[in-house]
Amino acid sequence: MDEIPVVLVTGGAGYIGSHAVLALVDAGFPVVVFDNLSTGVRSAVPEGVPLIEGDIADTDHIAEIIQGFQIGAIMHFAGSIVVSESVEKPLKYYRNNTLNSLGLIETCVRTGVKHFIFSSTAAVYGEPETYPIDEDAPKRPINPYGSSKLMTEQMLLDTSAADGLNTGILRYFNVAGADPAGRAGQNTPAATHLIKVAVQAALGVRSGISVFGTDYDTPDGTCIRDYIHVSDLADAHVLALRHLIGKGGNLLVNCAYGRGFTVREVLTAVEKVIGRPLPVTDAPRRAGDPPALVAKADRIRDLLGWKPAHDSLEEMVETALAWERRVADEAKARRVS
Ligand SMILES: NC(=O)c1ccc[n+]([C@@H]2O[C@H](COP(=O)([O-])OP(=O)(O)OC[C@H]3O[C@@H](n4cnc5c(N)ncnc54)[C@H](O)[C@@H]3O)[C@@H](O)[C@H]2O)c1
Ligand SMILES: O=c1ccn([C@@H]2O[C@H](COP(=O)(O)OP(=O)(O)O[C@H]3O[C@H](CO)[C@@H](O)[C@H](O)[C@H]3O)[C@@H](O)[C@H]2O)c(=O)[nH]1
Repeated sequence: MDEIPVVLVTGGAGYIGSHAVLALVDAGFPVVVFDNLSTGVRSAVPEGVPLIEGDIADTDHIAEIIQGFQIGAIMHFAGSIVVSESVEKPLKYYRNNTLNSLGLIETCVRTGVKHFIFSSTAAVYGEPETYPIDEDAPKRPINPYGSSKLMTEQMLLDTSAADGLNTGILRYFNVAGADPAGRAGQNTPAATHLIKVAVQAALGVRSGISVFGTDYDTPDGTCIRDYIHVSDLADAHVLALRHLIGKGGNLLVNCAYGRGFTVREVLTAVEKVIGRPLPVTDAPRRAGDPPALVAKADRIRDLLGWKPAHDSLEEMVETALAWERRVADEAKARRVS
């Protein structure tokens, strides 16, 4: 590889961004993190990696950092991520995910950044008519979160064509688990993700877990998702960056394993790992939830040579549980001292 750019990771103090930072550092890339710590935490950024606190809306600040650190590539994780909240507060999502991304992309073009990798989502597909969902399936988001991300995808593709910005659009399906070496995990206390909530319920951090919707047209009536381990996803980012450096152009891939689990199957897997039943309550459907999202996940393997190393539901649950135990133990130790 002839070029080793300095990588600016927006949202690098958050869940997926912090795992990508570890993967980049492990792969030998110099990294700078930019984060407003709205949901991310300082402790998620490894020692030796500069963390600059700021908001991506502040494009002058971003330009200063790009020039000061001679940034050659951006991985853009910063954003608002809760589907149901996007239904209640759509403009928050259009501002943070669309408008702020526009400013960031514009700043990259202005300052000559060459490579841009964007955290997109399966939510751009809405309620697909055919499964598994390939990258060319119709994009008809059913919630503002998905729409806010789809608009950013389009801005990137158009900018890539007009200005030569090498662009990687990574559509993540449901991200779960934690770094198997225990260096990072999902830190947001109010996180809404199924596996995170389930392991918190298993540890008594939450009083229980609700199953949102039991009358979907699926084998057991609950929603189906294609869960991907966060460390495999982080590795995909390094491969995507190498691809852009080597080949240029665009890259648009689903990030998933290509197989789905219902909510009940996930909860059964958690119960198996902890060896006892979870306090589960059936509840009404949650706004904005599509019944099933399962990817066709060949393109990422074909184009990037991506080989998942953590693709069992059990490992996702075990690593999430190990991380949650550690967070709970640390909180207990702080209360005692
Ligand atoms: N978690 C998933 O299952 C999932 C699936 C698909 C896509 N994504 C996308 O991946 C990205 C990362 O998600 P995550 O799960 O790590 O969420 P997260 O909330 O843990 O991380 C987001 C990070 O961005 C920061 N941030 C938010 N707005 C900012 C702003 N205006 N300026 C600076 N920093 C800001 C937050 O402080 C946080 O550290 C998001 O763009 C999300 O839409 C996540
Ligand atoms: O306490 C809970 C939490 C979730 N669910 C259900 O579990 C499934 C998965 O939900 P969740 O883990 O919250 O993820 P999603 O709403 O599918 O969204 C995630 O996955 C999307 C991609 O598929 C990303 O775009 C989003 O950012 C990310 O939050 C859904 O059917 C939920 O209704 C429950 O039943 N109970």
